[in-house]
Amino acid sequence: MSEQARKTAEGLEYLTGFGNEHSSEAVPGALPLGRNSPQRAALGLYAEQLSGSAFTEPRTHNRRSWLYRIRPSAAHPPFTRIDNGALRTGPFTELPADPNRLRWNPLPDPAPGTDFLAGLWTLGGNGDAAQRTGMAIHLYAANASMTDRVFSSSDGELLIVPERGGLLLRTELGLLAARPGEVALIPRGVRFRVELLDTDTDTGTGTGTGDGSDRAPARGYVCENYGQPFELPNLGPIGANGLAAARDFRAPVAAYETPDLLDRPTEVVNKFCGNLWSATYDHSPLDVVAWHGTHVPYVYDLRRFNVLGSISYDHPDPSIFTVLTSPSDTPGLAGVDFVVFAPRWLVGEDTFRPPYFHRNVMSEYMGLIEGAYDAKAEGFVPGGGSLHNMMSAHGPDRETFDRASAAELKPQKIDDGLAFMFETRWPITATAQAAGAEHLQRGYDDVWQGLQRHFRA
Ligand SMILES: O=C(O)Cc1cc(O)ccc1O
Ligand SMILES: [Fe+2]
Repeated sequence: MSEQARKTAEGLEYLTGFGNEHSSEAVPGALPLGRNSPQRAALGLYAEQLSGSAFTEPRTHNRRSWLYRIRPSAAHPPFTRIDNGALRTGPFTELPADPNRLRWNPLPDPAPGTDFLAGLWTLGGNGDAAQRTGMAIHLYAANASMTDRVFSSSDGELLIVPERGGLLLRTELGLLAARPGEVALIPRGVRFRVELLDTDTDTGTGTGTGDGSDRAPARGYVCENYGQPFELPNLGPIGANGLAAARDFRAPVAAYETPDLLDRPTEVVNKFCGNLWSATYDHSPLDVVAWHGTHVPYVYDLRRFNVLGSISYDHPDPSIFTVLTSPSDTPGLAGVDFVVFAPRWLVGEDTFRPPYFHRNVMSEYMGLIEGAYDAKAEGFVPGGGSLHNMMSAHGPDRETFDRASAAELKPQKIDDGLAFMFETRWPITATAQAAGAEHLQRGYDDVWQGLQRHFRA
Protein backbone atom coordinates (compact mmCIF):
# COMPACT_ATOMS: atom_id res chain seq x y z
CA MET A 1 0.00 0.00 0.00
CA SER A 2 1.34 3.44 -0.80
CA GLU A 3 2.27 5.75 2.05
CA GLN A 4 -0.37 8.18 0.79
CA ALA A 5 -3.19 5.71 1.15
CA ARG A 6 -2.04 4.46 4.55
CA LYS A 7 -3.65 6.02 7.60
CA THR A 8 -1.75 6.73 10.80
CA ALA A 9 -2.66 5.61 14.31
CA GLU A 10 -4.76 8.76 14.60
CA GLY A 11 -6.57 7.92 11.37
CA LEU A 12 -4.79 10.70 9.52
CA GLU A 13 -4.00 10.66 5.83
CA TYR A 14 -1.02 12.45 4.36
CA LEU A 15 0.34 13.67 1.05
CA THR A 16 3.99 12.86 0.62
CA GLY A 17 7.00 14.73 -0.73
CA PHE A 18 9.00 17.80 0.26
CA GLY A 19 8.26 21.02 -1.61
CA ASN A 20 5.68 19.42 -3.85
CA GLU A 21 2.85 21.26 -5.54
CA HIS A 22 0.28 19.37 -3.45
CA SER A 23 -3.47 19.60 -3.80
CA SER A 24 -6.30 18.30 -1.68
CA GLU A 25 -10.05 18.69 -1.26
CA ALA A 26 -12.15 17.62 1.70
CA VAL A 27 -15.32 17.83 -0.40
CA PRO A 28 -15.31 16.58 -3.98
CA GLY A 29 -15.45 19.43 -6.46
CA ALA A 30 -14.19 22.09 -4.03
CA LEU A 31 -10.87 22.55 -5.82
CA PRO A 32 -11.09 24.49 -9.08
CA LEU A 33 -9.39 22.82 -12.01
CA GLY A 34 -7.29 24.69 -14.54
CA ARG A 35 -7.38 28.06 -12.76
CA ASN A 36 -6.91 29.48 -9.28
CA SER A 37 -9.57 32.12 -9.18
CA PRO A 38 -12.74 31.30 -11.10
CA GLN A 39 -15.40 34.00 -11.28
CA ARG A 40 -17.32 32.09 -8.63
CA ALA A 41 -15.37 29.49 -6.68
CA ALA A 42 -17.04 26.09 -6.40
CA LEU A 43 -19.54 25.34 -3.63
CA GLY A 44 -19.76 29.00 -2.60
CA LEU A 45 -16.22 28.99 -1.23
CA TYR A 46 -13.86 31.97 -1.24
CA ALA A 47 -10.52 31.72 -3.04
CA GLU A 48 -7.51 33.19 -1.23
CA GLN A 49 -3.79 33.12 -1.92
CA LEU A 50 -1.35 32.72 0.97
CA SER A 51 2.14 33.80 -0.04
CA GLY A 52 5.22 32.59 1.82
CA SER A 53 7.66 34.14 -0.62
CA ALA A 54 7.64 37.29 -2.71
CA PHE A 55 5.61 36.78 -5.89
CA THR A 56 8.78 37.14 -7.92
CA GLU A 57 11.20 34.79 -6.15
CA PRO A 58 12.79 32.07 -8.27
CA ARG A 59 10.70 28.93 -8.68
CA THR A 60 12.96 26.94 -6.37
CA HIS A 61 12.19 29.34 -3.53
CA ASN A 62 8.68 30.34 -4.48
CA ARG A 63 6.06 29.30 -1.90
CA ARG A 64 2.38 29.99 -2.07
CA SER A 65 -0.84 28.13 -1.57
CA TRP A 66 -4.36 28.75 -2.82
CA LEU A 67 -7.00 28.15 -0.18
CA TYR A 68 -10.71 27.62 -0.85
CA ARG A 69 -12.45 28.54 2.36
CA ILE A 70 -15.85 29.04 3.91
CA ARG A 71 -15.13 32.68 4.83
CA PRO A 72 -12.36 34.85 3.45
CA SER A 73 -9.62 35.55 6.01
CA ALA A 74 -10.21 39.27 5.43
CA ALA A 75 -13.53 39.13 7.30
CA HIS A 76 -12.30 39.79 10.81
CA PRO A 77 -12.48 42.47 13.53
CA PRO A 78 -9.45 44.56 14.55
CA PHE A 79 -6.56 42.94 16.41
CA THR A 80 -5.52 44.34 19.76
CA ARG A 81 -2.37 43.68 21.78
CA ILE A 82 -2.38 41.01 24.44
CA ASP A 83 0.32 40.03 26.88
CA ASN A 84 3.33 38.35 25.25
CA GLY A 85 3.64 35.89 28.10
CA ALA A 86 7.10 34.32 27.98
CA LEU A 87 7.53 34.84 24.21
CA ARG A 88 10.39 37.06 23.09
CA THR A 89 11.50 38.06 19.61
CA GLY A 90 14.60 39.29 17.82
CA PRO A 91 16.27 41.70 18.13
CA PHE A 92 17.23 40.18 21.47
CA THR A 93 18.42 43.16 23.50
CA GLU A 94 17.54 42.35 27.11
CA LEU A 95 21.09 41.14 27.79
CA PRO A 96 24.46 41.22 26.04
CA ALA A 97 25.35 38.11 24.05
CA ASP A 98 27.28 35.85 26.41
CA PRO A 99 30.38 33.86 25.39
CA ASN A 100 29.90 31.41 28.26
CA ARG A 101 28.77 27.85 27.77
CA LEU A 102 25.27 27.54 29.18
CA ARG A 103 23.12 24.53 29.92
CA TRP A 104 19.55 24.18 31.14
CA ASN A 105 17.43 21.48 32.73
CA PRO A 106 13.90 21.00 31.36
CA LEU A 107 11.29 23.69 31.88
CA PRO A 108 9.43 23.41 35.17
CA ASP A 109 5.93 21.97 34.90
CA PRO A 110 3.37 24.59 33.92
CA ALA A 111 0.31 25.60 35.92
CA PRO A 112 -2.78 23.47 35.26
CA GLY A 113 -4.65 24.48 32.11
CA THR A 114 -1.58 25.70 30.20
CA ASP A 115 -1.97 25.17 26.47
CA PHE A 116 0.76 25.11 23.80
CA LEU A 117 0.59 28.85 23.15
CA ALA A 118 0.56 29.81 26.82
CA GLY A 119 3.36 27.31 27.41
CA LEU A 120 5.82 28.83 24.93
CA TRP A 121 8.94 30.20 26.62
CA THR A 122 11.73 31.87 24.68
CA LEU A 123 15.31 30.89 25.51
CA GLY A 124 17.04 33.23 23.08
CA GLY A 125 17.82 33.86 19.48
CA ASN A 126 19.28 36.26 16.98
CA GLY A 127 18.49 38.52 14.05
CA ASP A 128 15.46 40.67 13.65
CA ALA A 129 11.99 39.34 12.90
CA ALA A 130 11.01 42.55 11.11
CA GLN A 131 14.04 42.15 8.81
CA ARG A 132 13.20 38.48 8.30
CA THR A 133 16.64 37.35 9.45
CA GLY A 134 17.62 35.12 12.32
CA MET A 135 15.73 32.80 14.59
CA ALA A 136 14.36 32.23 18.04
CA ILE A 137 14.62 29.18 20.25
CA HIS A 138 11.52 28.49 22.29
CA LEU A 139 10.64 25.66 24.62
CA TYR A 140 7.11 24.64 25.45
CA ALA A 141 5.45 22.76 28.28
CA ALA A 142 1.70 22.30 28.03
CA ASN A 143 -0.87 20.21 29.88
CA ALA A 144 -4.04 21.32 28.08
CA SER A 145 -5.26 21.43 24.52
CA MET A 146 -5.97 24.79 22.89
CA THR A 147 -9.70 25.32 22.78
CA ASP A 148 -11.54 28.10 20.97
CA ARG A 149 -8.29 29.70 19.93
CA VAL A 150 -5.74 29.38 17.17
CA PHE A 151 -2.26 30.77 16.74
CA SER A 152 -0.05 31.87 13.88
CA SER A 153 3.31 33.56 13.63
CA SER A 154 3.78 36.26 11.02
CA ASP A 155 7.39 36.44 12.20
CA GLY A 156 8.53 33.06 10.95
CA GLU A 157 7.91 29.41 10.35
CA LEU A 158 7.76 27.18 13.42
CA LEU A 159 9.75 23.96 13.54
CA ILE A 160 8.26 22.01 16.44
CA VAL A 161 10.36 19.28 18.04
CA PRO A 162 8.29 17.29 20.58
CA GLU A 163 10.29 15.74 23.38
CA ARG A 164 7.47 14.39 25.51
CA GLY A 165 3.86 13.75 24.54
CA GLY A 166 2.30 13.77 21.11
CA LEU A 167 0.69 16.79 19.48
CA LEU A 168 -2.24 16.96 17.11
CA LEU A 169 -1.85 20.06 14.98
CA ARG A 170 -5.09 21.26 13.44
CA THR A 171 -3.93 23.64 10.75
CA GLU A 172 -5.72 25.61 8.05
CA LEU A 173 -4.49 23.02 5.56
CA GLY A 174 -5.45 19.98 7.62
CA LEU A 175 -4.32 17.76 10.48
CA LEU A 176 -0.84 16.60 11.43
CA ALA A 177 0.26 14.43 14.33
CA ALA A 178 3.76 14.80 15.75
CA ARG A 179 5.12 12.58 18.47
CA PRO A 180 8.54 12.59 20.11
CA GLY A 181 11.01 11.55 17.41
CA GLU A 182 9.02 13.41 14.77
CA VAL A 183 9.16 17.10 13.90
CA ALA A 184 6.43 19.33 12.49
CA LEU A 185 6.71 22.53 10.53
CA ILE A 186 4.06 25.24 10.48
CA PRO A 187 4.75 27.76 7.71
CA ARG A 188 4.75 31.48 8.37
CA GLY A 189 1.23 32.83 8.81
CA VAL A 190 -0.61 29.50 8.86
CA ARG A 191 -3.18 29.38 11.67
CA PHE A 192 -3.22 26.26 13.82
CA ARG A 193 -4.53 24.80 17.05
CA VAL A 194 -2.56 22.31 19.15
CA GLU A 195 -4.28 19.45 20.92
CA LEU A 196 -2.44 17.07 23.19
CA LEU A 197 -2.57 13.47 22.06
CA ASP A 198 -3.80 11.45 24.96
CA THR A 199 -2.29 8.08 24.31
CA ASP A 200 -0.36 6.05 26.79
CA THR A 201 1.75 4.54 24.08
CA ASP A 202 4.06 7.42 23.24
CA THR A 203 5.66 8.30 26.53
CA GLY A 204 3.36 6.78 29.06
CA THR A 205 2.50 10.22 30.34
CA GLY A 206 -1.07 10.67 29.14
CA THR A 207 -3.94 9.84 31.43
CA GLY A 208 -6.74 10.42 29.01
CA THR A 209 -8.89 12.59 31.24
CA GLY A 210 -9.07 15.38 28.70
CA ASP A 211 -8.73 18.46 30.88
CA GLY A 212 -5.02 17.97 31.22
CA SER A 213 -4.91 18.90 34.88
CA ASP A 214 -3.49 15.58 36.01
CA ARG A 215 -1.18 14.66 33.19
CA ALA A 216 2.53 15.16 32.76
CA PRO A 217 3.05 18.07 30.39
CA ALA A 218 3.75 17.71 26.71
CA ARG A 219 7.15 19.27 26.19
CA GLY A 220 9.43 20.17 23.38
CA TYR A 221 11.40 22.73 21.46
CA VAL A 222 10.50 25.20 18.72
CA CYS A 223 12.78 26.94 16.26
CA GLU A 224 11.04 30.02 14.96
CA ASN A 225 12.85 30.76 11.73
CA TYR A 226 12.52 34.38 10.66
CA GLY A 227 14.66 33.81 7.56
CA GLN A 228 14.24 31.87 4.35
CA PRO A 229 12.05 28.79 4.74
CA PHE A 230 13.77 25.54 5.61
CA GLU A 231 14.69 23.41 2.63
CA LEU A 232 16.50 20.14 2.12
CA PRO A 233 20.27 20.55 1.97
CA ASN A 234 22.05 19.87 -1.29
CA LEU A 235 23.81 16.53 -1.27
CA GLY A 236 26.87 17.37 -3.37
CA PRO A 237 29.21 14.39 -3.68
CA ILE A 238 26.92 12.29 -1.46
CA GLY A 239 24.86 11.76 -4.59
CA ALA A 240 21.19 11.60 -5.33
CA ASN A 241 20.16 9.84 -2.11
CA GLY A 242 20.86 10.07 1.59
CA LEU A 243 20.12 12.14 4.69
CA ALA A 244 16.41 13.12 4.79
CA ALA A 245 14.51 11.83 1.76
CA ALA A 246 12.00 14.21 0.17
CA ARG A 247 9.40 11.44 0.01
CA ASP A 248 9.37 11.05 3.79
CA PHE A 249 7.95 14.53 4.40
CA ARG A 250 4.20 14.35 4.91
CA ALA A 251 1.71 17.15 4.36
CA PRO A 252 -1.92 17.09 5.52
CA VAL A 253 -4.99 16.50 3.43
CA ALA A 254 -7.62 19.25 3.47
CA ALA A 255 -9.83 19.19 6.56
CA TYR A 256 -12.00 21.84 8.19
CA GLU A 257 -13.56 22.19 11.62
CA THR A 258 -16.55 20.10 12.58
CA PRO A 259 -19.90 21.96 12.30
CA ASP A 260 -20.09 22.66 16.05
CA LEU A 261 -16.76 24.53 15.95
CA LEU A 262 -17.11 26.25 12.57
CA ASP A 263 -19.48 28.93 13.84
CA ARG A 264 -18.13 29.29 17.35
CA PRO A 265 -16.36 32.49 18.38
CA THR A 266 -12.65 31.76 18.02
CA GLU A 267 -9.75 33.81 19.31
CA VAL A 268 -7.06 34.25 16.67
CA VAL A 269 -3.68 35.10 18.17
CA ASN A 270 -1.12 36.47 15.75
CA LYS A 271 2.53 36.93 16.65
CA PHE A 272 3.53 40.00 14.69
CA CYS A 273 6.92 41.70 14.93
CA GLY A 274 7.43 40.33 18.40
CA ASN A 275 4.05 41.04 19.94
CA LEU A 276 0.93 38.96 20.35
CA TRP A 277 -2.20 40.42 18.83
CA SER A 278 -5.65 38.97 19.33
CA ALA A 279 -9.00 39.20 17.58
CA THR A 280 -12.08 37.15 18.28
CA TYR A 281 -13.67 36.03 15.05
CA ASP A 282 -17.31 34.94 14.93
CA HIS A 283 -16.13 31.71 13.29
CA SER A 284 -13.11 29.44 13.19
CA PRO A 285 -10.52 30.24 10.52
CA LEU A 286 -9.79 26.53 10.25
CA ASP A 287 -12.39 26.50 7.48
CA VAL A 288 -10.39 25.60 4.37
CA VAL A 289 -12.27 23.01 2.34
CA ALA A 290 -9.68 22.59 -0.41
CA TRP A 291 -6.23 23.88 -1.21
CA HIS A 292 -3.27 23.49 -3.50
CA GLY A 293 0.24 24.80 -3.36
CA THR A 294 3.69 24.76 -1.84
CA HIS A 295 3.28 26.80 1.36
CA VAL A 296 2.25 23.81 3.42
CA PRO A 297 2.78 22.34 6.89
CA TYR A 298 4.52 19.00 7.16
CA VAL A 299 5.79 16.33 9.54
CA TYR A 300 8.96 14.28 9.32
CA ASP A 301 9.97 11.22 11.32
CA LEU A 302 13.59 11.67 12.40
CA ARG A 303 13.98 7.89 12.56
CA ARG A 304 13.75 7.87 8.78
CA PHE A 305 16.92 9.97 8.52
CA ASN A 306 19.56 8.12 6.55
CA VAL A 307 22.63 8.68 8.72
CA LEU A 308 25.91 8.84 6.83
CA GLY A 309 29.35 8.99 8.36
CA SER A 310 32.94 7.95 8.14
CA ILE A 311 33.69 4.33 7.30
CA SER A 312 37.44 4.83 7.49
CA TYR A 313 38.72 7.22 10.15
CA ASP A 314 38.00 10.57 11.89
CA HIS A 315 34.79 12.10 13.09
CA PRO A 316 32.97 13.98 10.32
CA ASP A 317 31.58 17.46 10.91
CA PRO A 318 27.94 17.34 11.98
CA SER A 319 26.81 19.10 8.80
CA ILE A 320 26.55 15.53 7.50
CA PHE A 321 23.52 15.21 9.82
CA THR A 322 21.60 18.22 8.44
CA VAL A 323 17.90 17.51 8.05
CA LEU A 324 16.79 20.97 6.95
CA THR A 325 18.61 24.20 6.22
CA SER A 326 17.49 27.79 6.01
CA PRO A 327 19.95 29.35 3.58
CA SER A 328 21.16 32.90 3.92
CA ASP A 329 22.37 35.17 1.13
CA THR A 330 25.83 33.57 1.35
CA PRO A 331 26.05 30.06 -0.14
CA GLY A 332 26.84 27.43 2.49
CA LEU A 333 26.27 29.81 5.37
CA ALA A 334 22.94 28.92 6.95
CA GLY A 335 20.69 31.28 8.83
CA VAL A 336 19.88 28.11 10.72
CA ASP A 337 20.44 24.42 10.18
CA PHE A 338 18.38 21.73 11.86
CA VAL A 339 20.71 18.80 12.57
CA VAL A 340 19.86 15.43 14.10
CA PHE A 341 22.11 12.98 15.94
CA ALA A 342 20.27 9.75 15.27
CA PRO A 343 21.25 6.16 16.05
CA ARG A 344 24.28 5.12 13.97
CA TRP A 345 27.29 2.85 13.83
CA LEU A 346 30.75 4.15 14.66
CA VAL A 347 33.54 2.23 12.99
CA GLY A 348 36.36 4.79 12.63
CA GLU A 349 39.81 3.28 13.07
CA ASP A 350 42.37 5.05 15.23
CA THR A 351 39.79 7.74 15.84
CA PHE A 352 38.50 9.71 18.78
CA ARG A 353 34.90 8.84 18.04
CA PRO A 354 32.70 11.26 20.06
CA PRO A 355 32.35 14.90 19.00
CA TYR A 356 35.76 16.52 19.08
CA PHE A 357 36.90 19.57 21.05
CA HIS A 358 36.16 22.57 18.93
CA ARG A 359 35.47 26.26 18.60
CA ASN A 360 32.97 27.15 15.92
CA VAL A 361 32.14 30.43 14.20
CA MET A 362 28.57 29.14 14.08
CA SER A 363 26.48 29.11 17.25
CA GLU A 364 25.07 25.84 18.49
CA TYR A 365 21.96 25.21 20.54
CA MET A 366 21.42 21.54 21.32
CA GLY A 367 18.44 19.68 22.70
CA LEU A 368 17.80 16.07 23.61
CA ILE A 369 14.64 14.21 22.59
CA GLU A 370 15.49 10.97 24.36
CA GLY A 371 18.27 9.00 25.97
CA ALA A 372 21.78 10.35 26.07
CA TYR A 373 24.24 12.15 23.79
CA ASP A 374 27.66 10.78 23.01
CA ALA A 375 29.61 13.93 23.95
CA LYS A 376 28.18 14.21 27.44
CA ALA A 377 28.33 11.56 30.13
CA GLU A 378 25.75 13.31 32.30
CA GLY A 379 23.87 16.55 32.84
CA PHE A 380 22.56 16.91 29.28
CA VAL A 381 19.08 15.53 29.77
CA PRO A 382 15.93 15.07 27.67
CA GLY A 383 14.01 18.34 27.61
CA GLY A 384 17.12 20.29 28.60
CA GLY A 385 19.43 22.17 26.29
CA SER A 386 22.90 23.60 25.87
CA LEU A 387 24.15 26.74 24.21
CA HIS A 388 27.66 26.88 22.80
CA ASN A 389 27.89 30.31 21.27
CA MET A 390 30.14 31.59 18.48
CA MET A 391 33.77 30.57 19.10
CA SER A 392 33.13 29.16 22.57
CA ALA A 393 35.27 26.14 23.35
CA HIS A 394 33.35 22.92 23.92
CA GLY A 395 33.26 19.23 23.13
CA PRO A 396 33.37 16.02 25.12
CA ASP A 397 33.18 16.35 28.87
CA ARG A 398 36.07 14.93 30.87
CA GLU A 399 34.45 11.61 31.56
CA THR A 400 33.61 11.12 27.86
CA PHE A 401 37.11 12.16 26.83
CA ASP A 402 38.74 9.72 29.23
CA ARG A 403 36.46 6.88 28.24
CA ALA A 404 36.68 7.40 24.46
CA SER A 405 40.45 7.86 24.55
CA ALA A 406 40.84 4.43 26.11
CA ALA A 407 37.99 2.57 24.38
CA GLU A 408 38.63 -0.52 22.36
CA LEU A 409 37.74 0.48 18.79
CA LYS A 410 35.43 -2.24 17.66
CA PRO A 411 32.32 -1.36 15.62
CA GLN A 412 29.93 0.27 18.02
CA LYS A 413 26.27 1.13 17.67
CA ILE A 414 25.14 4.40 19.19
CA ASP A 415 21.45 3.73 19.69
CA ASP A 416 20.59 5.09 23.09
CA GLY A 417 19.49 8.60 22.18
CA LEU A 418 18.16 11.20 19.83
CA ALA A 419 19.71 14.67 20.02
CA PHE A 420 19.39 17.66 17.72
CA MET A 421 21.01 21.01 17.08
CA PHE A 422 19.85 24.38 15.84
CA GLU A 423 23.06 25.78 14.36
CA THR A 424 23.07 29.39 13.24
CA ARG A 425 25.45 31.86 11.61
CA TRP A 426 24.69 34.55 14.22
CA PRO A 427 25.44 34.48 17.95
CA ILE A 428 22.50 33.53 20.13
CA THR A 429 21.55 36.00 22.85
CA ALA A 430 19.72 34.50 25.80
CA THR A 431 16.59 36.14 27.14
CA ALA A 432 16.60 37.52 30.68
CA GLN A 433 14.28 34.73 31.78
CA ALA A 434 16.66 32.09 30.39
CA ALA A 435 19.79 33.64 31.87
CA GLY A 436 18.13 33.98 35.27
CA ALA A 437 16.17 30.74 35.22
CA GLU A 438 16.07 28.44 38.19
CA HIS A 439 16.64 25.58 35.77
CA LEU A 440 19.86 27.08 34.35
CA GLN A 441 22.63 24.75 35.48
CA ARG A 442 25.17 26.58 37.57
CA GLY A 443 28.72 25.31 37.16
CA TYR A 444 28.37 23.81 33.66
CA ASP A 445 32.03 24.72 33.05
CA ASP A 446 33.01 22.06 35.58
CA VAL A 447 32.34 19.25 33.10
CA TRP A 448 35.61 20.24 31.45
CA GLN A 449 37.54 20.47 34.72
CA GLY A 450 40.26 17.95 35.47
CA LEU A 451 41.41 17.46 31.88
CA GLN A 452 45.02 16.78 32.78
CA ARG A 453 48.23 17.98 31.27
CA HIS A 454 49.83 14.90 29.74
CA PHE A 455 52.45 16.54 27.55
CA ARG A 456 55.91 16.91 29.03
CA ALA A 457 58.52 18.68 26.96
O1 LIG B 1 29.01 20.37 19.99
C1 LIG B 1 28.33 19.40 19.68
O2 LIG B 1 28.15 18.45 20.42
C2 LIG B 1 27.77 19.32 18.26
C3 LIG B 1 28.79 18.73 17.39
C4 LIG B 1 28.79 17.39 17.13
C5 LIG B 1 29.77 16.82 16.37
O3 LIG B 1 29.70 15.52 16.11
C6 LIG B 1 30.82 17.60 15.88
C7 LIG B 1 30.81 18.97 16.11
C8 LIG B 1 29.80 19.53 16.86
O4 LIG B 1 29.73 20.85 17.08
FE1 LIG C 1 29.70 21.83 18.83
